[in-house]
Amino acid sequence: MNIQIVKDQAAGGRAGFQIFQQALQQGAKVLGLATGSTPVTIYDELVASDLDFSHLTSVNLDEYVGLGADHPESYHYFMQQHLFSHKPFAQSFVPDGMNADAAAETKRYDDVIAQHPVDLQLLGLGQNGHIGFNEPGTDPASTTHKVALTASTIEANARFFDNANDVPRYAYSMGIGSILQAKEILIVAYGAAKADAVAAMIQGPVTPEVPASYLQTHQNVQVILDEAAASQLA
Ligand SMILES: N[C@@H]1[C@@H](O)[C@H](O)[C@@H](COP(=O)(O)O)O[C@@H]1O
Repeated sequence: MNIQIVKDQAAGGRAGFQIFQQALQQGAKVLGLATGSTPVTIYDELVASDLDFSHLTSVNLDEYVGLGADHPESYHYFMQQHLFSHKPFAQSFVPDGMNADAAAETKRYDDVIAQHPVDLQLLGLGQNGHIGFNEPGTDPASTTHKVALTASTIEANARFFDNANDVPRYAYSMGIGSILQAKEILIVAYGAAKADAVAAMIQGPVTPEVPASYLQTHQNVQVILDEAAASQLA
C-alpha cells in the first residue's frame, strides 16, 4: 500500500485528483466511484479541472434499496449533484435501488462490472472497516449482493436523514471480490473516528471482521489519510 498523509480534506482532494489524472493519462477507461462525505473534495477538484469524462464509463459501488434516483439521499442523486451534472460520462452505472428483485439486480450489476472492468476504484472507509457496504463478516470473494446494514452504519449515516428511522435498512453493494478486481484502488479516510479502522486496514490481520483489510492482498492500492485518521498507525 502506498500511503500519503495530508493536512486536511482539501489537501486530500488535491492528492486524490492527481491519482485520477495519472490513471487517465495511463489510459483508464472505467472509473469506479464512491459516495459519502469523503470523496466530495476529490469530486470538487475533478469538476473544477479541464478533465473530460465524456468518453469514459463510471461504475458506482452501491445504492440504498428502496431509494430512487430522485430521492435526495440516494447515491444516484449524490453522484448527479457532485459529479455527473458537471462532468457527464459516456455511461454511468449505479445499482438500481428500486429493483425489488435482488437476484435480478445483483446479477445485472455483476454483468455491468464484467463488461466494464474498473481501472481505478475510489473507496471511502466505514468506521467499522467496511468498504462499499461490505460490512464485517462479508465473504471476501463476494460479488454484488444485497446487504442488511449494521446498526453502526445506520447510525453513522443517520446524519444525512431526518432521523435514524428513515435510513434504509438494506443496500445493494459490489462485493469485496468485485472491488478487488479493479486494477488500481484509491482509499481515502479522514478524521479520528476512522483511525481504528485505518490501523486495522493497514496493519491488522487480513480478516472478514475488517473488510478493508483485504486491500492488503491487492497489488496496487493508494491510501490518502489526514493526520487524525492516521493517528493510530504504529
Ligand atoms: N456506503 C458508504 C461507503 O461507501 C462510505 O465509504 C462510508 C463512509 O462514509 P463517509 O465518507 O461519509 O465517512 O459510508 C457509507 O456507508
